Amino acid sequence: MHSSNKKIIPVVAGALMRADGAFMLGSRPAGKPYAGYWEFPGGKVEPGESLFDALVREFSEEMGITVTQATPWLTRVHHYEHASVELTFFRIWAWDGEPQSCEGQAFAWQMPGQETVSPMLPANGPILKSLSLPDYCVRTCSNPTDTAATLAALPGRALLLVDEPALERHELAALLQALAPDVHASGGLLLAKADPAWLTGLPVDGVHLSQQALDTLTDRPDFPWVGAEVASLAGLARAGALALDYVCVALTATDTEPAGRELGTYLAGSIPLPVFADAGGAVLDLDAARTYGAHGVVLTQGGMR
Ligand SMILES: Nc1nc2c([nH]c(=O)n2[C@H]2C[C@H](O)[C@@H](COP(=O)(O)OP(=O)(O)OP(=O)(O)O)O2)c(=O)[nH]1
Ligand SMILES: [Mg+2]
Repeated sequence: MHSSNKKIIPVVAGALMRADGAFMLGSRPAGKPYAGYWEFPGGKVEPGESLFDALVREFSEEMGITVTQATPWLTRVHHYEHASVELTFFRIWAWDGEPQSCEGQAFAWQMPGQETVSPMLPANGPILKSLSLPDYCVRTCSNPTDTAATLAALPGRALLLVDEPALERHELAALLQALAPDVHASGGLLLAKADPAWLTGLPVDGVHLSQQALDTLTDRPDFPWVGAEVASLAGLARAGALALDYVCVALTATDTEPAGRELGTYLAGSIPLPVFADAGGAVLDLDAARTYGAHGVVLTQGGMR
């Protein structure tokens, strides 16, 4: 297929994140490969330039704005006919100035999961899907029969991960059925840690794989959303190879090292899929986790497991 020594061109791209959840796409100007396709604004990293500096330069050149706050998010390699690129996507939380079209390109604010422009650059499908993943993964592990309390404690739109190994299957099925209407009404996602074959037919959006399931599966289970528990770099690589939608990375904090720093070690190598940082019962706030490259954080209901 592709020879491994083919030159890979580093590229940065950024999603401007508006307070109402909208993000911006731009159309590629005439004269470039894939002209007219929609992309996240950005471009090639220049020799000697840091990824962040390249992002700031590209947004200044293409849109006339100054990026003031951005966090690294996902990295993917894609092989086009014209080039092989390593794309590092940032999310941009703050900027100075009003976006303007400096290269004659069109721009559009889009809502995650409800994009209206097309066609999209071929490498970007999974990235767009990742943008619609909530900020919080809420893991249930206490008093699972109290569904009202479970739902009341959700921080707005969330991925609710039902992780209840002590329940009998009929109890778990009843719990999922009770939770589904409200989770879906809030725009959230309902996933369960369970056998994928057994889950089929229940009102869930997907399955969350245990480390053991991740190690033994050879194909991605057939659900809209599939995530996994990961506690090693090998697990992270497997999740990427199975094209999962997210991972929860278990972190440990010590007296001298915050959990976030351990996360930074995981993510220092580029990773293609969104990470929820799971510091157990310890607190790792969303902003700190994002600084280290996480997508979001795991909140454990009922405290420590
Ligand atoms: N900017 C951007 N590029 C992307 C995205 N997805 C994706 O596959 N790419 C690819 C397309 C191109 O092969 C490459 C970006 O190169 P580019 O041609 O836009 O680079 P540039 O803005 O520096 O333009 P130029 O100065 O070289 O003309 O990355 C994306 O979302 N944004
Ligand atoms: Mg560009």
